[in-house]
Amino acid sequence: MQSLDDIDLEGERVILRTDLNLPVEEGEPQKTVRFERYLETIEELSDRGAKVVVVAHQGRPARKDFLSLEKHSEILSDSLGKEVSFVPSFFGPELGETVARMQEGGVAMLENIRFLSEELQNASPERHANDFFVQRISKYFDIYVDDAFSAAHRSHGSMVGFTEKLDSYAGPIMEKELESCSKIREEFDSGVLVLGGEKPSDLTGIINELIGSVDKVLLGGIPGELALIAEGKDLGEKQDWIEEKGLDSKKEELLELIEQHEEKFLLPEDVATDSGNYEVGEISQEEMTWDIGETTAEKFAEEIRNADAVMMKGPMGAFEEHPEGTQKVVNAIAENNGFTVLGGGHTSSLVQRFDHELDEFSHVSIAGGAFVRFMSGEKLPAVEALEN
Ligand SMILES: Nc1ncnc2c1ncn2[C@@H]1O[C@H](COP(=O)(O)OP(=O)(O)OP(=O)(O)O)[C@@H](O)[C@H]1O
Ligand SMILES: O=C(O)[C@H](O)COP(=O)(O)O
Repeated sequence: MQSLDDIDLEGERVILRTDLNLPVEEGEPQKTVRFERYLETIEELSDRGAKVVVVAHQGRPARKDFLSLEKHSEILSDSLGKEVSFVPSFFGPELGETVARMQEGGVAMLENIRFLSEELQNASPERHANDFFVQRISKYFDIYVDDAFSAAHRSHGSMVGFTEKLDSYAGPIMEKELESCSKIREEFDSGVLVLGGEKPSDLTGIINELIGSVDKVLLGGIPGELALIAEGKDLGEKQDWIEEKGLDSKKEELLELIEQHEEKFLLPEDVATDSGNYEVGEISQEEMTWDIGETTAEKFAEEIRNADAVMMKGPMGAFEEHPEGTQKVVNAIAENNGFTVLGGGHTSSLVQRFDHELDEFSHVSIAGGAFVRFMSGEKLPAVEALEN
């Protein structure tokens, strides 16, 4: 894998794939740890005299956070203290003209790359190299830099296609995450795994991989709710919500894992809804669960404080409106002086949200899906594309 440390970037026209997919609250992208890290990459490339066009995605089609990157470019411009040209179209003359006009150190940002349907096909680098978009815009650039470790599990056009067309390099975040996550894979062989968030189907791989070595698996967030549903507990409205969103695809596999390793799993005993705290089994049909309850949060925190190592992926609840359970768990991890790891775009944003510092944790990965796949021993297509 080629490193940017080995080349002179002065005057080079760089297409930089970032993962500026940010949590969005009330329509506003949030300046999280992920944003701060990409700011460093963009600043570095710009300071080294490159002409940088930033490529990123935001959300997925049909989701609330599937938005234009125009606001991201404004936030980026404010943070860099210099103009960032926003290029809204993929196929007009604007991108070529913008690159041609750029001075050394100039920065531009392209519209949400997932607005292009061809981007979202999971296809080989060879196939994506033939995408109309990849073919057309490769000619404006000298090099491709992939710094989007957190999207490296997607074999999408902008993640793998350019590696076939341009001299390609791993960016600093890609390099650092690969190094740190490799070390974590070797070192994390006991302690507590804390899993939450909104994508239970991402998690059975990491449970399978680590269940033999960890002492406990604490399930919160939607994985915790899905586990309760799988065990036949009544979660009222939330059950339909989870099914409608198709979040229950790994329900049986999760149940099997829990039954096989019953002594290791801790599931929520109580939950929080808009109206208060309820024991599982006592939630009224009209209510939606949004967080683990107080007793559960206290039990999870106790396990975490006593563990020699902790890895957390995914918040314990919809923390944007209901932060209590997640905050208690993150505070307990920060208090633990052992080996502690947070993984996930939303999860890493909790460090700032709950007034912690990054150095209170051994490693904070800004990757979610890529992080768990890497920990599960899966190959990441974008990493392979950079290696070949
Ligand atoms: N019980 C719950 N009900 C509804 N939403 C939930 C619940 N628990 C967590 N969430 C939502 O999950 C989202 C975060 O989960 P997600 O899996 O995306 O985070 P992550 O693990 O940090 O990974 P990513 O890198 O994808 O952000 C938040 O927006 C939060 O509101
Ligand atoms: O936040 C993430 O995990 C990455 O941006 C990947 O997003 P995706 O799961 O929508 O592909």
